Amino acid sequence: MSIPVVDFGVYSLRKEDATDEQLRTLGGELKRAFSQVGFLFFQNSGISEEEVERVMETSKRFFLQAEELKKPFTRKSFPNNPNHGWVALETERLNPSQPGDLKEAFNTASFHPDIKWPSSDAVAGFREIHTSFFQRCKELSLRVLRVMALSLDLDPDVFLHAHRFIGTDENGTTLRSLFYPPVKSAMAKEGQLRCGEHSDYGSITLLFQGSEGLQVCTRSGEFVSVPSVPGAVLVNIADLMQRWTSDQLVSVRHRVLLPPVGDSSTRQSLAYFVQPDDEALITCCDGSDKYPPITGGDYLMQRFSESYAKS
Ligand SMILES: O=C(O)CCC(=O)C(=O)O
Ligand SMILES: [Fe+2]
Repeated sequence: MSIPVVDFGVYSLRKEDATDEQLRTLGGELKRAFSQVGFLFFQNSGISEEEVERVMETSKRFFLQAEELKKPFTRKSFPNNPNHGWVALETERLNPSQPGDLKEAFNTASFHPDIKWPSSDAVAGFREIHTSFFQRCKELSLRVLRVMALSLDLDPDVFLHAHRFIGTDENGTTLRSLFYPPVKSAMAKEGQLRCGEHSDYGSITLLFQGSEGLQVCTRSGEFVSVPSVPGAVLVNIADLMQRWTSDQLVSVRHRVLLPPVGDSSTRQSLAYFVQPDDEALITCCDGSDKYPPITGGDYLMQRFSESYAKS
């Protein structure tokens, strides 16, 4: 199995709009990939490698600081949006049956005026760079959601209507900058990974990777390594979208293993987790009752409580 590479050029962020015919063709490719593999690469999305590098560089400067300088930004310190902020090493377990993940993360989840942003000279531009990248990813996601609806012969706005509040505290969409520090394999606990095996929670995820390391589960249950395709964005279906489409589109498990013994490199990635609005009621789009309706907010809360549970 390999991850399909799809040219998004006709509907790139550099373009105003695309013709119905172009969107139908693009939709066919999306549907094939998302119903069979659950993942695809988009080339020519309109988000450049330079934009991605700028975010990674600024975040890396944040992560490389002393712990005391990062602590004031810890996730859960901001009452208006408890998901916003810094996640320390081994805090989160994406596979709840295994030890905490060997990664650090910074979640950009809120733009509320009460949020305190890293602003020292060492991380100059952090807020602006993360904010503008969040907006770029929002624009791209909305285009992808539109093509997805068309590809399923639905009202082209059906998913968009449930993603009206991205970028406000009424919607859980999050830009997560991930930093995987060097690992001394001898010190890792049994079963510990850089990012435990999991599937994502929301509608879709955009993923920009600085290097290889991600593995995706195939239909036959084996994990295969995902190549790094320069300039491309990896997009995958998440669990709530699978449920929404009555399993027509599939949300697939993935993970990041520890580096090989003796490899002391770091790894970075940027994940943009698209979530429906907290109040949006998600019902199976084929009119079936395969899954009971649930709001975007309730579903997300349920999943967070599993990832952060102590075992
Ligand atoms: O770092 C990566 O490449 C993947 C991270 C991931 O899957 C996640 O955070 O959900
Ligand atoms: Fe993931």
